[in-house]
Amino acid sequence: MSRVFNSILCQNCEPEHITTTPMNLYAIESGSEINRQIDDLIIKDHLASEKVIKLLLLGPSGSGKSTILKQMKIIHLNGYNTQELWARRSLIFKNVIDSVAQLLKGLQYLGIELPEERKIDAELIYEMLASNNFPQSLPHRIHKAIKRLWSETSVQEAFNRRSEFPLMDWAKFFSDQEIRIFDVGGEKTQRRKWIHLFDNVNALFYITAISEYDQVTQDDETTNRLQDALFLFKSIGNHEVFRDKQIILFFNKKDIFLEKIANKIPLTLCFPNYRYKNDYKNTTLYIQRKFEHQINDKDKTIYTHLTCATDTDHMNFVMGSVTDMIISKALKEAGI
Ligand SMILES: Nc1nc2c(ncn2[C@@H]2O[C@H](COP(=O)(O)OP(=O)(O)OP(=O)(O)O)[C@@H](O)[C@H]2O)c(=O)[nH]1
Ligand SMILES: [Mg+2]
Repeated sequence: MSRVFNSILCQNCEPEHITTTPMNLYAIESGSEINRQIDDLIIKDHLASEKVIKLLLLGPSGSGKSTILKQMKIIHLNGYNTQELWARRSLIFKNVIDSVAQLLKGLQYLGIELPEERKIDAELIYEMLASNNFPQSLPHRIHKAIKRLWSETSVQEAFNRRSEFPLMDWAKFFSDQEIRIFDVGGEKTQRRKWIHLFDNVNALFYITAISEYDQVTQDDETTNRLQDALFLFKSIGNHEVFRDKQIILFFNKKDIFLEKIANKIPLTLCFPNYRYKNDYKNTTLYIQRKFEHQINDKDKTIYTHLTCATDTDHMNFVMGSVTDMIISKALKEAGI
């Protein structure tokens, strides 16, 4: 829990700290009643402030939802390793210099005069920007120049009138959006509880284990598991609340799927009408089309990824690109 609070408090701390946790991630899993109550309060607060991006992980039991969440925790809650943090520093400094330069141009635009003794500081900023060389440590003289500029009343005045000229939104670079991910049990008895989580969702992740195309469900031992997943996707994916929401489909356990395909286990076990080559490319494309066809709105884009949830690096890459897309859509919707 302390991590949840820390991350939330981070929104109001110095930019330096924010940058070390550019994406805060919340995992809501079963916990004690008190934790649940606190989580509830936090959810309400932050959903209300619209800073939270709510992602929902749904899918049949055993498809890999909790594994994906676990990977997200490893990737994000443990933070970035030292090398990754250092790699981000020069980008952050570039953003700092960019915005100070924009602010100075804003002064000119507004006709606000910078005092003579500060003009040398402004020159330093423009020089650094022109050099396009941003070190991993902000040079001391630049740091001092920014501090002096920032303490000027004229600069503060321009900053307060920032809506009148282009100035990058700091929130945007440092992505102070929080991401909260909801993982729920996929067992049939658990599914009726899902609806309680549907409100205010930014994106739905539907996880299905494509490797299960030759397996049957435990409930009746006759229904094909991938068919069951397809049927569930139809009912969830067409739900009214997700009409304007992004749907991301993860075909998980691709490692096991690959093995089965290599062992010539036919896809016809799940789709008797399948008539193409029983290779990875054709089978996955066919399964993808089958899932897409379940969605009534034919204009809706379903983002599909073949995943291996147990592979941290791979999930880092996949979730990185997907969450970037979700965040930029959320920022756009928020008018940023
Ligand atoms: N080989 C392999 N195993 C995976 C993969 N993803 C998940 N698993 C394993 O599959 C099992 C079930 O994964 P979970 O993440 O618990 O599945 P879940 O969707 O949360 O299941 P419920 O909570 O019952 O709904 C675990 O043993 C995982 O380690 C994958 O991509 N490849
Ligand atoms: Mg689970």
